[in-house]
Amino acid sequence: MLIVEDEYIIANDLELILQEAGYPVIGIADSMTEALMLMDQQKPDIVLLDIYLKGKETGIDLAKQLEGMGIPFIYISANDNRSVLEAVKATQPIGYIVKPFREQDLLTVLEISRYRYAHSVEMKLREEKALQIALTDALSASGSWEQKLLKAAMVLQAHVPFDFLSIQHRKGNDVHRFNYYRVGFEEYQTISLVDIQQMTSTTVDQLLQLEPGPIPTGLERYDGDTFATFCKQNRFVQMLATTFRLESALVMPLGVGPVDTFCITFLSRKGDSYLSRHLSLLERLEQPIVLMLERALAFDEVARLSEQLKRENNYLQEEVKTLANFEEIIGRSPRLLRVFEQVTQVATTDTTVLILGESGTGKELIARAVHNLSARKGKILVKINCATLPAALIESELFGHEKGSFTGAFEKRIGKFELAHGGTIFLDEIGEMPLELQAKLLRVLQEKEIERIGGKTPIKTDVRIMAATNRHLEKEVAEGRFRMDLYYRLATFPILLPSLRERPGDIPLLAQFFARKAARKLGKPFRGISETVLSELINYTWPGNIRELENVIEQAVIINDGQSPLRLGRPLENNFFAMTTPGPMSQPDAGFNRYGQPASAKPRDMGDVKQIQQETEREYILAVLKQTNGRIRGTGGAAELLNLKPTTLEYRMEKLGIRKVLSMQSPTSSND
Ligand SMILES: Nc1ncnc2c1ncn2[C@@H]1O[C@H](COP(=O)(O)OP(=O)(O)OP(=O)(O)O)[C@@H](O)[C@H]1O
Repeated sequence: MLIVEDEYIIANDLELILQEAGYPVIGIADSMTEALMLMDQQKPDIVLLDIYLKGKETGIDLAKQLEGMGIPFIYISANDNRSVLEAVKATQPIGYIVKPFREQDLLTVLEISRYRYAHSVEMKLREEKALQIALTDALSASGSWEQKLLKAAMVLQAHVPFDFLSIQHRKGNDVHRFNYYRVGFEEYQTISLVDIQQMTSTTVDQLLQLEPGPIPTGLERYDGDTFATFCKQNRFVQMLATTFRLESALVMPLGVGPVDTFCITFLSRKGDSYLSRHLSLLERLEQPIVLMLERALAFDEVARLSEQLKRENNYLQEEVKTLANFEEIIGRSPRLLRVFEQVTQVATTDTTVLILGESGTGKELIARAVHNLSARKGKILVKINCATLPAALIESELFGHEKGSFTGAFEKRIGKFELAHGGTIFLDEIGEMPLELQAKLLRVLQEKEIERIGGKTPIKTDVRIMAATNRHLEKEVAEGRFRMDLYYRLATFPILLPSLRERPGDIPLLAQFFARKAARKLGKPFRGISETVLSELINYTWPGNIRELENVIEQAVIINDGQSPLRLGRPLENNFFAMTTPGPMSQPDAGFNRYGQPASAKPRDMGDVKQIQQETEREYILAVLKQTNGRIRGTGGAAELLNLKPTTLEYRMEKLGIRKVLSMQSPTSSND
């Protein structure tokens, strides 16, 4: 026991009584200074404390320190006025003995206080355990961080009171603030920056620019003058203090993992809210809270990664469906070898690549080769066709949107740029991108960050960009359809793919390659391509380039009997347009027309493309029917030649308006 009493006789009396009753006394102090000195040498279990002492500090001042040190104390004092008693109560003594006292009363109070203290310590330990469990539950609950932290704040309120709680989460350069204003017993209002902006008539930009101020290195409490200084250093807190009439603060900085920091600021309207016991409770909770936050962040990361994996997986499944035919790039012509050289040079850098070339020259194949040779090959390559997406959807497709950002945006959606994080994005048909979106793409290229539609903060992205077009981009720029600044950004490293007619030497190789591939697919033997057919292929101008060659060969394999070399389904006729406009990029927006129709018949929209497809198919089926003399079923019938089920062929014929005739002397005339 330590006795702190300035009246010598009473102090002596106390010592005698205590020693006789078996309580060892470590010393008697008559002032706060002396008491602290004695406690420095030996820590007492209990302090008996008078209110008025020698010197200017009172027993109440000493009590505040004892509370911080976790040493229980009992006041021994003459009855005093109400305000002193209020202050005494606030220090949470374990007992109070009124002077003058009888020996028996003193010992009884001492006995009861000790028992109750021991009990309360046990209770406190249990309470703290329960508090830790409740905090863990709050932080591991599902929901947003805003909801989790609010739950945690509600749990803490009973132990560390606040009128306003501000939590700052910093991860590298990203800072998020969560603000909760207590409006009722168990009622809290989440205060967003926009709310603060309205309450304080500041702009969001001004708010974002407010210096967060220095964060203390450990737990710190601010009241009176220290709170004023804290506000001066921390303009955000100052604004909160003025708006919500706050007078004291308790700040708890937490380093979580290698990059995350949390700073929890409890703020109160009362000037003396935060006591040593709040500090020591938070000190004890610090490690458990760090662990809880670490776990919550790890769960978040796992959820994010598995979501990303799910998205990548869906995307890849789609990719496999559309690109199962990709095997290798065929060709040995010097023009193509030059392209390979460029691909190797640029692949290992993060430079933006612009691939130019007529339709069907293999631009996508080259984009894939660049990606596969780059350090990003382990990550995803996301392809976007700017021509096939409706203009209204491109922005959301590329950048994503927040829930409710426009009519129909029922769910948050991640854009292709976010999906491609760490990998490559391939913007095919970039020449078709609407002008307003070009400005946004330019921003991504310059700032390396994107903004979801309806989003408030930009998101950093690490994506390599590749683009391709069959348009004359310079012409598009000159005519005001393409932004010049974007063009120069994209064209950092242009790769120009030669048209097929510029590398006729590759035609036999490609033809053999496609023939083998088609034969494998159709399960037919391949008996080679005759010299006549090869020279016909070489002499054709291939306006549709490799894609057209692939189609022509596939058709030839379909009608081939598997015994003789390939024959073409129909003669290849060079049309006027293709023959008079040779050279790369020479037909900027023309579709190919292998039927020698005038250029005005080129497809303008998907309807046209469908019609041409149907005409081709119809013509093709008619040619096969002619060959089988109208016979559909059985060995050597059209269905077998076309590798289709007879019922499927009949269905297709009906769709295409080809009437079944028993003997097809003139199949075309049957329905014309
Ligand atoms: N050198 C090559 N070797 C083998 N196949 C090729 C080669 N070049 C292109 N192809 C094939 O030709 C077809 C068309 O190629 P791709 O889609 O890459 O052309 P593109 O220039 O991107 O066409 P578009 O401009 O119409 O989008 C694909 O099936 C592709 O696999």
